[in-house]
Amino acid sequence: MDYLQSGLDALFDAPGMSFVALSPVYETDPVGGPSQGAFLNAVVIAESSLDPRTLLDRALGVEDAFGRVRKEHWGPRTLDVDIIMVGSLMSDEAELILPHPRAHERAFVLVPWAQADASAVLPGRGSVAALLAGLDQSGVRLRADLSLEPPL
Ligand SMILES: Nc1ncnc2c1ncn2[C@@H]1O[C@H](COP(=O)(O)OP(=O)(O)OP(=O)(O)O)[C@@H](O)[C@H]1O
Ligand SMILES: Nc1nc2c(c(=O)[nH]1)N=C(CO)CN2
Repeated sequence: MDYLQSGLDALFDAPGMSFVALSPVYETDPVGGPSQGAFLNAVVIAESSLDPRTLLDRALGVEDAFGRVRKEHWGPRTLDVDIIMVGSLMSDEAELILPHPRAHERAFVLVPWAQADASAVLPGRGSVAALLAGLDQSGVRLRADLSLEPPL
């Protein structure tokens, strides 16, 4: 949980990022990868003047700074920052695919996102509420006892 708050603060601790909204924290069953414990997932919405590659570098830098240690694909890690979408941008460059290629099928992304923005739309896929209606959400549990503070 400390990694989530520290990562969130670090993401906004530089020019060009302005906070819009934050979801609650969810405990989520791991999707894919080796057998591992539950994840904590949350979604933050920002306005940014950074170009998307700079934003990605910022996200990867924050992962490094908070000691992401990972040996296996989709295996345990301390912090993972994914960019779900940037406005209506579409990109299929391997380094930055937009929107995120698996976001539409991930309840651990869409459940918190819908809480941060009830009218969220995933470009090319439709409304988050409609996507969620077709997904099993049983592996996504609200952790009302945990919450993130908006970044300063
Ligand atoms: N939308 C995106 N958000 C974050 N990283 C992305 C995105 N599109 C491509 N990447 C690339 O993916 C790499 C991270 O891959 P990694 O194997 O860590 O994915 P992951 O976060 O574990 O899994 P997943 O992509 O399924 O969420 C980054 O180095 C980055 O260049
Ligand atoms: N529950 C859950 N499962 C995952 C997650 C995640 O954030 N939460 N991230 C993954 C790769 O980024 C793969 N699987």
